[in-house]
Amino acid sequence: MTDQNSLSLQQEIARDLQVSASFDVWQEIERRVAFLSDQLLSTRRRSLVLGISGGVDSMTAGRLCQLAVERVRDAGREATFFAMRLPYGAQADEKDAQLALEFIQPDRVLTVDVQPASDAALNAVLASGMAFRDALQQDFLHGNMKARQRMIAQYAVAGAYDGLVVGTDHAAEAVSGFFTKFGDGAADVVPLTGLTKRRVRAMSQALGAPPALIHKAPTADLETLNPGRPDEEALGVTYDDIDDLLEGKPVGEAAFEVIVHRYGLTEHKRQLPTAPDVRTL
Ligand SMILES: Nc1ncnc2c1ncn2[C@@H]1O[C@H](COP(=O)(O)OP(=O)(O)OC[C@H]2O[C@@H]([n+]3cccc(C(=O)O)c3)[C@H](O)[C@@H]2O)[C@@H](O)[C@H]1O
Ligand SMILES: Nc1ncnc2c1ncn2[C@@H]1O[C@H](COP(=O)(O)OP(=O)(O)OP(=O)(O)O)[C@@H](O)[C@H]1O
Ligand SMILES: [Mg+2]
Repeated sequence: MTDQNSLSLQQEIARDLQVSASFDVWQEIERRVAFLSDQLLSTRRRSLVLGISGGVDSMTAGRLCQLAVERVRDAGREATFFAMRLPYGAQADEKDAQLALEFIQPDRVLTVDVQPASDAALNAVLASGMAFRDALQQDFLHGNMKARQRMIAQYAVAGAYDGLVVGTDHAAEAVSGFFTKFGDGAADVVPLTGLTKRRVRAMSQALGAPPALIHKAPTADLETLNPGRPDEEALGVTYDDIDDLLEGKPVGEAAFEVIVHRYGLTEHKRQLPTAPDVRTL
């Protein structure tokens, strides 16, 4: 690919994922708090629901949620933020999740262990007689089941309290489709849209989050056989490379190829389900 083609592809991806050319941390915080409070008002829903893992994305989005419900209450309307702990059994970095909650100061904390449901779902699927390729594949797909059980728990709470489920997807995950389709990818509102990972970190720093969590290595932490596996190891590129590509900065050829390849393979994850054009069937 010529340099000119690479550059225009880089610009097209940034446009598609709504990454802005400039970034003002306080303006972004204000815009996104306003977005969440406007969504509560315009949909006439009265709560926000979000899983808090101990990672920087949910810590940042969680604080934005709490600020948004407080703003709605100041305007005289009812609004509650439900922060959900959704461990799979005992979570190794539970202390980080508790630290994130201390920083967020959510109205309510609800804890649901997704292990029994995730394991029951796996065992029921195995009982059908289907077979996974090997133990690694089974563990990987069981990981996606855990993410989908989290989605089920959050939608149950949103249903019970007239809520909106908040997702933490942002441009640095969207570009590589690094989320579980209909798992953590399923949400009603996605306030971090268009942000790179370093911009999420900058926002959480401005909000006063604990530095250890801001700079913690990102992990999906879904695989039992490979607990806490760093995202960057799974992806084969660094978030700095991803962010540079999205922010229009120079990126090494190898990283550029990996990201663009993943971007193409995962287009279906950024769209609604593929449907036929029934007028031309
Ligand atoms: N071309 C196509 N058109 C339409 N649909 C297509 C498709 N190709 C696959 N599919 C469907 O998509 C499915 C694969 O997608 P999916 O089920 O999501 O599975 P997949 O993308 O294979 O795995 C999810 C990845 O996201 C990572 N993740 C998950 C959750 C959280 C985080 C995090 O950062 O915290 C990361 C996880 O570690 C894993 O690497 C296929 O089984 C198939 O049903
Ligand atoms: N153990 C968990 N408890 C509660 N929610 C979780 C848990 N694991 C994942 N989630 C939810 O799934 C989302 C996607 O996970 P992801 O790993 O991308 O974000 P994160 O953990 O907040 O940050 P990072 O990407 O830096 O690890 C989280 O933001 C959170 O809302
Ligand atoms: Mg994480």
